Amino acid sequence: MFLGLHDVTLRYPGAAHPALDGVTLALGVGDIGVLIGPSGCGKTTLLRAVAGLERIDRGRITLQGDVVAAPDVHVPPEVRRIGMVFQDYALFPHLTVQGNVAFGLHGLAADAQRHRVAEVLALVGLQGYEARYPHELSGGQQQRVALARALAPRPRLLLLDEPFSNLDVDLRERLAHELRTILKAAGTTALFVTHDQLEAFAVGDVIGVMHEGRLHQWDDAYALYHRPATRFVAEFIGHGVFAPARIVARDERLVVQTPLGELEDVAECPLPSAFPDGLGEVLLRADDVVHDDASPFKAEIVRKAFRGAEFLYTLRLPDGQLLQAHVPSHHDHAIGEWIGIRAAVDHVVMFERGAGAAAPPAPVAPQAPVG
Ligand SMILES: Nc1ncnc2c1ncn2[C@@H]1O[C@H](COP(=O)(O)OP(=O)(O)OP(=O)(O)O)[C@@H](O)[C@H]1O
Repeated sequence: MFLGLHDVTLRYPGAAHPALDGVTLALGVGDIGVLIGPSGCGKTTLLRAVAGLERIDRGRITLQGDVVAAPDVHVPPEVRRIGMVFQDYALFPHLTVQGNVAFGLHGLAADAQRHRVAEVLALVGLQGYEARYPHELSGGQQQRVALARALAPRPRLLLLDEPFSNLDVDLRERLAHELRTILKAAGTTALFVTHDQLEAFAVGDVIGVMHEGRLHQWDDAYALYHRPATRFVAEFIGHGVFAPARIVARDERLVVQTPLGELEDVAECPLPSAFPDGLGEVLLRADDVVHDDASPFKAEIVRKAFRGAEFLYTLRLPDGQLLQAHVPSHHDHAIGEWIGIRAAVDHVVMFERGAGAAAPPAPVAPQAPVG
C-alpha cells in the first residue's frame, strides 16, 4: 500500500457535521484513485488532508508506510513531496512555460532543469513550447503545462482537483484519457477528484464514491456499477430507479418478482431470507430495460432526452411506477406514447424497502443454488 487512510475524520471549526467521517482507503503504487460524489461531499477536503493543508481529528494517513497525519502528527505539506493540480491552472502569467515548469526544480543545475523540463513537456505532448507565455496557450495546453509543472519534481503522489472542469466537454474527455496515459507513462501514483462519472471511469483504476463525508465504496468501475455497496452508490452511478420486488425460491431456483415480470437466471441474487418476506427494492437501470414491441408490459413515455446514439426515456407503468430506459435513437417515440418494454437484468441489486441514501451495504451475494 502506497497511500493509506484509516478512519480519517475531520470537522471544520463550528461545522455541525464532519467534512470527512471515518474514511478508510488504500492506494497501491502507480495506481490512480478517483473520488467522485455530489458537491460538498468532502472530496476536496480529503485531498487537502492528504496534502497536509488540513489537520485531521481522528484516524491516520500513511505515505509509503510513514504516518504523515494523525491527531498528534502533522508532517508539513512541503515535506510530504506531494504534487497538486487544481482546476484554475494557476500558472505564473509573467513566466514562460520553461519558467513555470522549472519552478519546483530550484535544487537542480540549469542544465539538469532544462533537461527535466523538456522531458515532462514531451510527456504531456508540448515539446517545443518552452518559450511561450500562458496567455499564448489554449486552456487545455495551459492545464497540460500545470500537469508538467506538478510532475517535474517527481512527486511521490500527485493530487488533482477537478483539473478539467473549466474546459469544454469534448476536450475534457480527451484530456481524461491523455491524463491516464501520461500518469501511467510516468509511473505516478495519483488521487483525482471529479464530479463527472465518465471522467472517473476513463481515468481511475479504483474509484471512491463519497456522500456527506463518508466513503461509500472504494472499488473498480465494474463493481461500482454491478455490485454497488449502498443504495446511494447504486443511484449515483448510472441512470436507474428502484422498484418494489420480492425474491422467492421456486423449484430450487431463485426468482425475483418485479413490476416488469419475473427475473430468472440472474447472477448474484441474494437469498429471500436476506429481506423480510423476501421483499425489497430492485435496481432497474436504464440499460436493464429494453424496448420490445412484443412484450406484454407497456409503459408510457413521460420524458425523453436525446443522447446521440440513444434516447434516455423516462417511462411510467400503469401502476405509476417510473422507470428509465436507454433506447437506440432510431426508435424516436413521442411523449405520451405507450411502448412495449421488458427487463434484461444480469445482476440483481436489491436493498431493503424504503431504505434511504445512508442505508447499509446490500447483503453479500451470491448464494443462489446452481440451477
Ligand atoms: N474551510 C472550510 N471551513 C468550513 N467548512 C468547509 C471549509 N471547506 C469546506 N467546508 C465544508 O465541508 C464540506 C465538504 O467540502 P468539500 O469542499 O470538501 O466538498 P467537495 O466534495 O470537494 O465539493 P465540490 O464538488 O463542490 O468542490 C462542505 O459542507 C463544505 O461546505
